[in-house]
Amino acid sequence: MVIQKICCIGAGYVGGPTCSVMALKCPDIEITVVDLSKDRIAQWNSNEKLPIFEPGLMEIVQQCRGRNLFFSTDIVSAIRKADLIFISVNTPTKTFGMGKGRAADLKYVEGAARMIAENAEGNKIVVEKSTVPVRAAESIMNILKANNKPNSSYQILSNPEFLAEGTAVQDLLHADRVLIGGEETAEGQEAVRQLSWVYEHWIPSSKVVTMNTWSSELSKLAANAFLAQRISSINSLSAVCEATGADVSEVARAVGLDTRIGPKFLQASVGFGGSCFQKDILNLVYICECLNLPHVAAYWQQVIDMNEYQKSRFAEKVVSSLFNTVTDKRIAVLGFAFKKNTGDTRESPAIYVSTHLLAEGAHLHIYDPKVEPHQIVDDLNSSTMDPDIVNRNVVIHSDAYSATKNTHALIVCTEWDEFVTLDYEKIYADMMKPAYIFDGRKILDHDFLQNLGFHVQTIGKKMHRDVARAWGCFFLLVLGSIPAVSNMGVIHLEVQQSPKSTLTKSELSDHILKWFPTVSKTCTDSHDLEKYILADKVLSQNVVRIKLETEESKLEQVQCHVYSLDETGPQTDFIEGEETIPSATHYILPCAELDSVWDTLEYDTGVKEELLNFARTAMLFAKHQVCEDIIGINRVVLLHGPPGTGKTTLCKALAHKLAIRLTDTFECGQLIEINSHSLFSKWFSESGKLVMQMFSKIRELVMEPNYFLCVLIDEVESLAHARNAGSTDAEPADSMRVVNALLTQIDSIRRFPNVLILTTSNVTKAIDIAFVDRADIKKYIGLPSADVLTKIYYSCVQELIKKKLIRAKETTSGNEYVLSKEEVEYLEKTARKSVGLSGRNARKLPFLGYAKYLGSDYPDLLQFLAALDSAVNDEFNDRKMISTNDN
Ligand SMILES: NC(=O)c1ccc[n+]([C@@H]2O[C@H](COP(=O)([O-])OP(=O)(O)OC[C@H]3O[C@@H](n4cnc5c(N)ncnc54)[C@H](O)[C@@H]3O)[C@@H](O)[C@H]2O)c1
Ligand SMILES: O=c1ccn([C@@H]2O[C@H](COP(=O)(O)OP(=O)(O)O[C@H]3O[C@H](CO)[C@@H](O)[C@H](O)[C@H]3O)[C@@H](O)[C@H]2O)c(=O)[nH]1
Repeated sequence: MVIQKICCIGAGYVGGPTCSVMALKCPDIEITVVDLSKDRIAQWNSNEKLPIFEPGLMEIVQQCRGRNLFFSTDIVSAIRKADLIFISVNTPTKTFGMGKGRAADLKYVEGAARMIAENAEGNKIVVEKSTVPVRAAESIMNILKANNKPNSSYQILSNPEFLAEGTAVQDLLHADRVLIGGEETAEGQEAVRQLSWVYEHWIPSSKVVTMNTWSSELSKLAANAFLAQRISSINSLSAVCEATGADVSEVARAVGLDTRIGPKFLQASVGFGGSCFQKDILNLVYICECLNLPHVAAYWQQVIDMNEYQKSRFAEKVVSSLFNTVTDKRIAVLGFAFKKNTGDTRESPAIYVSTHLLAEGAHLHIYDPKVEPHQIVDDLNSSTMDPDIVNRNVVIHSDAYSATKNTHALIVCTEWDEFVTLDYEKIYADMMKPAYIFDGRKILDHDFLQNLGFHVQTIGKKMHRDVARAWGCFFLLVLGSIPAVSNMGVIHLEVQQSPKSTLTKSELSDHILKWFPTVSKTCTDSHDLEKYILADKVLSQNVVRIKLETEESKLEQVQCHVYSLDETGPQTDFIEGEETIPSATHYILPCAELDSVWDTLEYDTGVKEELLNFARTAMLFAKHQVCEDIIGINRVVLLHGPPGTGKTTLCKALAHKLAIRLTDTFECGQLIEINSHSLFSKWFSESGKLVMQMFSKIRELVMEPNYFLCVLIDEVESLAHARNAGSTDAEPADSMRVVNALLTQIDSIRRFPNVLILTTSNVTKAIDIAFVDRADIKKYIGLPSADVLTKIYYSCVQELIKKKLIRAKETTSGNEYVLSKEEVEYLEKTARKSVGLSGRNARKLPFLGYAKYLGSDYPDLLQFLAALDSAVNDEFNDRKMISTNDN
């Protein structure tokens, strides 16, 4: 038999293009494509628009249609006259019954088989083109045989299709291989030869691969599983890249250069979509489960699970980047098809992302060059299950510019070429600020977009990576190569606004957030930063300085804290008792007095950061009104340890720092430093009352919710004296009254969300246990280690060089003098020798050494280090003398 007439049942994405190319290449064969859907067939017969969009397809259809290519709804006569019948109907995942959600639904295949059985006469070759489970051919044969007419016979072949949408014509013209599976009987092999002959009209015979039917069926599922597995593999690594600073495109390139692996299908994305991958893998999983192969089933299931994870990760990234809420925000979705060059939306990740955002209350503005508006609406309706939401919150646009206008964010869901060449300058100008882009396909020029001012997020690449590296370096310079700075996390820009500035804080912050990404690429030290500030007209007029800090965290973002310094200085508060008593020192924060203190405090790694994080988290919980009966938090800190270790200074600096970091939440900060000693009246019984009076003043301040208040109780032991310790210099009853008053007052103000109570003590044991219990953090601040002493001396050296009191060689980096190896060793030796001194002592010794051992003329650094070393020796000798005399 020579095949002269072919019928294809199913005029969809496979049947249409396959038969069109076959008709083009086999002019000697008449091909009729049939379908139950009248509309579809009408569209295939139209000259305006085919039912599917495929580049190059219209030209082929127009060339062959009416010649040897026909589209018809007359299924019966097409079956009757055909020598060979393709079954190319849909095989979706079952939505009910056994295998629901996983098994392939073969009802359309069965329907087609029954039509053939009812209508065919003579010898027919029936070809499974649809993707089917292994041994589906057997079921088709059973149907055909059960309904066999006396004069008819069949051969069943498996001929799975490997075309991908968007490139279907090219894939069909230049297929990597054509797979034909048939029975090993003589008739079966003859049928295989017949079909091979058809393909060999344009496919080299070496690429027409034949095998047994079951292998052919399984190979189709296997090919899709392998392809999807590669995407899930690279997508899984994209998450690792985002968390580490690696770039998934670089990783994919490196991996793909291995010829054993190859470069294709390693493009990380928002997740794979399309009508095949998920359905075919689920089908494979189901088959494995039915064959009692649970390990194999679990292995392939993971490919799907990873894809779900990738889609949800991306959608959540959008929400978290937009300050954790998209409610009532306008978001443009560019691209709705599951990939470019197709209008198909089946399993498109855009549906998932859009549904997620709609559930969060976003308003979506969607544009896709090829997807019909009604299709988008249908997809969202069936996904959200609430047409009201779609009616109210979705607008479909006919171009990208109108879709993005006035939106807060733009999401690229499909990699359409036209999205790469859009005028992003115009788009940026028309969007709300700050404007966000989420590139789910990694097709855009991210540096360019950042330069325009966009906040950019993408897959598998941590944005601002260069920034973090550069500023890690900046910190090493400023802090003398001591602290380890993570290159992940939040970048804090602390911006001191000039008193002359006329901008609002948010105007200045917006400007800096646009300016910073560009500058951060080239600027590597503090010296440079000043240059950049001066070079920017707005900043040079409105900013005194910008300080930059990184903080380890999972998120990476730039936060801008604009503040002005209070220059009026602290004031003393008085309370009236038997006499007028100076009860507290009152600072408005941030203030000039405390401005540089935080940086000069040196502790072992993590102490300052831990306190800052504690305080910030405590304020965050308070702001969100976390119930304190469920999560116990008092916002009380106790720093204890030997005198001279900087506990009080640390508390003040912390209050100042918090006031800067909390500028978004509070208008300004205040620090009340309670003078504990003065509250101890010589009429001791008065003390309880004084405490009450003091706190009633504090309560007035706390009532102003826009102000953040730190209450510092220094040497708290003098107030919170252990009730059971007994007092030698006062009546125990009085002592108890003071403690009770203090505890009651602390309890009454700590409930306010804008208050933080900082306390210090040199003698922890003497503090009332009820007070110690109230402190959330009880931090021991001990004498400095050799490392910390090195940092202290290092900062002294830098200060004296800067103020031209000691001479150093010219080698500088930024504003810092870089010590030679010999100088560092000397400094470290002196620091080791100084262990046992407090920070306060250590900071005095450079002065004492200078005064005692150096003349007035400009000594060099080594001379100074020798003087410092001698001063350390003197200090220990003096201490020995004192303790000897004491004895
Ligand atoms: N879409 C792809 O890229 C692709 C690629 C390779 C393989 N496949 C596989 O090919 C098969 C078809 O996929 P598709 O994307 O072309 O599906 P599709 O839904 O686009 O087309 C299937 C067509 O079959 C028609 N149909 C169903 N039952 C019929 C019947 N009894 N008689 C006549 N017409 C009937 C439907 O009306 C529909 O038009 C599926 O098994 C699929 O897994 C698809
Ligand atoms: O590196 C890549 C490659 C693809 N995708 C995505 O994967 C999905 C599927 O893409 P593709 O395979 O190109 O399109 P399909 O039309 O679904 O084609 C697949 O499914 C068909 C149906 O079985 C098979 O015939 C094809 O061989 C097989 O590639 C799309 O969402 C793509 O965006 C990626 O995310 N990264």
